[in-house]
Amino acid sequence: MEHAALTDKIPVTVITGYLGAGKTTLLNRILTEQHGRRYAVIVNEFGEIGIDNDLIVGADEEVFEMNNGCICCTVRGDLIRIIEGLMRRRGKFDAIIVETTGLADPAPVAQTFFVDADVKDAAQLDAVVTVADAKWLSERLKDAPEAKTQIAFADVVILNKTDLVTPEELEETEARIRGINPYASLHRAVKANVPLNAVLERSAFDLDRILQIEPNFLVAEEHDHDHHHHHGHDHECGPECDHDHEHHAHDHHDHDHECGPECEHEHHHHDHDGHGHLKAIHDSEMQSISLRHAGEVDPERFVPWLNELVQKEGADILRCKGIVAFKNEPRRFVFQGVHMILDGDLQREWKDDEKRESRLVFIGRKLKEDAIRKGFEAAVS
Ligand SMILES: Nc1nc2c(ncn2[C@@H]2O[C@H](COP(=O)(O)OP(=O)(O)OP(=O)(O)O)[C@@H](O)[C@H]2O)c(=O)[nH]1
Repeated sequence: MEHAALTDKIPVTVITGYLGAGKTTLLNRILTEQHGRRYAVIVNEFGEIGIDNDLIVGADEEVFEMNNGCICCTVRGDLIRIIEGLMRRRGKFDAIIVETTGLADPAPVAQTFFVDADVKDAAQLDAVVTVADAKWLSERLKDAPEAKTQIAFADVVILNKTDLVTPEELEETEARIRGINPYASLHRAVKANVPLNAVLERSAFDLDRILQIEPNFLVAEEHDHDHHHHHGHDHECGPECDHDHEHHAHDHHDHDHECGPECEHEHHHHDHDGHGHLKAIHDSEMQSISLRHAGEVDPERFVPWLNELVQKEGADILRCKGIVAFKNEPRRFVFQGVHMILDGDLQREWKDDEKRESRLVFIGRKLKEDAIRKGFEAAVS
């Protein structure tokens, strides 16, 4: 079979995206295409979906804060019960798709797959797929924090409705997406017409691909071309600008002054000459950090560092992922996390021709990059 299962856990795809971006269009495409797979679909809004499929289940909003008192960790009771119910019908479907409502934060959905023991035994988060509206995403990134969170969260971004924008607008929107999340694979689409294997059942190889991307290979986008689509929005500066933006009044960063997407200062991104390099527009709020260590790592030092980091900074870390080479361990340690919740395993063995190195990425809001890098270097040295 094409998708040889690595585990017998049911893969779960979470589809997210802002209101009207095209989630239902994508779902319909998945369910009507001839792929020989059977999907159970969970929708967390009451079902106006016109699909004749007895495995579509509606979910009520029911979100629990976890009893460790952490505000950024929540699980969904409704989802747990639905998945448990589906497991009793195992054999009737091959994979699960969860469609979230437009404003949903994907974190509680994703966390449910890491935290609840029964769900974790039965199912495995395969990918978060974010559908974005090519016409409106840039605007929503300015005024809707959920839209940005959904991009930051994504393993796969489908930039839908490309028929409604010019090639220049499309490039700019893509650069904004990459500035927030360089690791997601990005597909342009009209009516969500993406190859389904770009969206479904991807995890086994995705982590490797993701971790090969160096955000430094992205080129900062110039920002002095004509913005005819600026509907009178004010100039937006980054957190360190001296203007009086009270919602940006953080001063805990000690790196250079960083401006928002519209500033005309020269940014400090590496000035690659660009063959095949992708453009990225730096986001003043959400960033990603990529860490790499050539050689093996002592788990006695690495694991406590990682745990402590996500405990301390988890509220700001939306996602983290990594593949780690432990000393005296023939298998690769693979982890991923959502806010403070981490899940890691020793997986397959390193291959003979594979370089034993450790690669990690973090995506989040206002990450303390210098401190995280120093901590990592100290933990792996
Ligand atoms: N022009 C254009 N319209 C599209 C495209 N994809 C979807 N639409 C239309 O956009 C509207 C919203 O699409 P949906 O798939 O319902 O979006 P959604 O994200 O499920 O919306 P909510 O469930 O309300 O959050 C529908 O009228 C679609 O027909 C596209 O690529 N181009």
